[in-house]
Amino acid sequence: MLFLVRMDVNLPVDMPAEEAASIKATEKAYSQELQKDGRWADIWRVVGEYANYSVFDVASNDELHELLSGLPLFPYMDIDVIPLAKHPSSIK
Ligand SMILES: O=C(O)CC1=CCC(=O)O1
Repeated sequence: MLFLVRMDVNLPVDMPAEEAASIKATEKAYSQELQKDGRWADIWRVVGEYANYSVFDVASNDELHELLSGLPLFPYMDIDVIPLAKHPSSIK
């Protein structure tokens, strides 16, 4: 099952820089593990925003929820999920 996910990150302005850097490094490692195993199929930065569009390829809604809620930045994110279905005009 494919899902388009938008993540907007809102770190508190008073979060110490070292704490923010640590969470971002943990987030990067978590994301790259999921990219390697194919479940985080794509990630793109939204130009000019601390936000990304990602595509997840997972078995169920529950699996997606588990992955998203495990994100180190999850407490600081607004997340929108769009389930994707094959377009009838797609040639892929
Ligand atoms: O920087 C972001 O958009 C948040 C994020 C998700 C995965 C990652 O490495 O950073």
